[in-house]
Amino acid sequence: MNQNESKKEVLIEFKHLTKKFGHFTAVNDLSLQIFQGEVLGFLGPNGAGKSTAMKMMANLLNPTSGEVWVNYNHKLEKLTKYNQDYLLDNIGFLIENPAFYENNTPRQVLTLFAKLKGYPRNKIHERVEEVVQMIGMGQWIDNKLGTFSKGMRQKIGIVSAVVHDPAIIVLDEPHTGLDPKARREVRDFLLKLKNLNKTVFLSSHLLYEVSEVADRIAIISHGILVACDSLDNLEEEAKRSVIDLEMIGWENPGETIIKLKETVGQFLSGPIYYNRDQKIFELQFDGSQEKQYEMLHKLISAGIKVIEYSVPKAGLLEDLYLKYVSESDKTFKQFQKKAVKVESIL
Ligand SMILES: Nc1ncnc2c1ncn2[C@@H]1O[C@H](COP(=O)(O)OP(=O)(O)OP(=O)(O)O)[C@@H](O)[C@H]1O
Repeated sequence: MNQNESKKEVLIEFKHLTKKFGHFTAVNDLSLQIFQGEVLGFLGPNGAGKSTAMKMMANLLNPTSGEVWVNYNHKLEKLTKYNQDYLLDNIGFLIENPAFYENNTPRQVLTLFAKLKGYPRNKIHERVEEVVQMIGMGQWIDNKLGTFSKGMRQKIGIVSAVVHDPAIIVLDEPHTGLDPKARREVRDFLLKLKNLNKTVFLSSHLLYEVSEVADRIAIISHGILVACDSLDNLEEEAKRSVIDLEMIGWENPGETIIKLKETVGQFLSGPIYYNRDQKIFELQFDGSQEKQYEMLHKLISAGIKVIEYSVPKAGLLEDLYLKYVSESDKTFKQFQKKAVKVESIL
C-alpha cells in the first residue's frame, strides 16, 4: 500500500473472498480495497470471476469463504443478510442486464427507483431529468422502453444505479451492447461521476474503456487477482518493458540481433524482436531510466548507428494486461495438469 492509499478511507473491502460452484473455483482468495473517491477498474477476460465477485458484494451470492466489509458511518462492517439493507443503501448497483417493462418510460422507471431508494420526493422530478441528460438521453425520457435498442436500455440501466445519488456506484460490464458512440457517452458519464467525487467500481473486459476513467486497475484472471495498482504505476511498468530501436547501416536482422545481444544483452529481460513493417528492433527491457541511458551509451560506443531510441506509446498497457492474463493462463493449465495427475493417483 502506498502513502496516498493509507490516507484514504476504505469504503469496501474484500477479505479472502472465494466462491466455488461445485469443484470449480470462480473467485479465488480475492482481497481488495476500494477507496473513497476513486474509480477502480476491475478488468479481466470473459469468465474471470468479475460478476461473481460483484454479486457477492451486492449480497446476491454467498461467498464459500471470505468476507465483504462495507463502510458505514466511517466504520467498516462485515456484510451479512441482517445488515445488508442499511450497508448497501448508499451503493448503486448495475449487476445484471437491466430488465424493464416495455410500456414504461425512463421517467417512470427512474422515478420509481428513486422513490424506492428514499430519495427526497420533492426533488425526484429534477433528479431524474438531470441523470438522463447526463448520459445523453434527454430526448428519450418520455419514450416507451419497448422501442429502445439494447444499448439505450443499457444506458437507462446505468442511470438507474445512480438516480438516488449514492456515494458508491458498482457497474458490472456497463459497456455491454454499446456501439462506439454510446461507449463514449458512458465514458463521459463516468468522468462526470468522477468529477463529483463518487467512488466507482467498474468491471469490464475492455481495457481502453477502463483505462480512460480509472485511477487504479485490478486485473483478475481465473478468479485470482493478478495485478492491482494505480494506472500511473501500471503505465510506468508497461513503458519500462519495451524500447523501440531504429538504426541505419545494418543489413541482416538475424546478425544484427546477435550483435545487439552481445552489446546490451546484460540489460535485456527477454528476446529481441524485429518488426519488419516498421524496420525497428524491439528490446525487452526491465530497469531504471539510468540503465536505459547506459544501454544507449553502450550501443553508440559499439558503433551502432542509433537514429531512434524510444518507448512506444500505443498499445503498451494492452501488452501488459495480456502478459498478466497469459501468465495466469499458463499457471492455471499447469495446475489443471497436476490436478488431473493427483485425481488419477487417487
Ligand atoms: N451459478 C453458477 N454456476 C456455475 N458456474 C458459474 C455460475 N456463475 C458463474 N459461473 C462460472 O464462474 C466463472 C466466472 O464467471 P463470471 O460471470 O463471474 O465471470 P466474468 O469475469 O464476469 O465474465 P464475463 O466478462 O464473461 O461476464 C465462469 O466460468 C462461469 O461459467
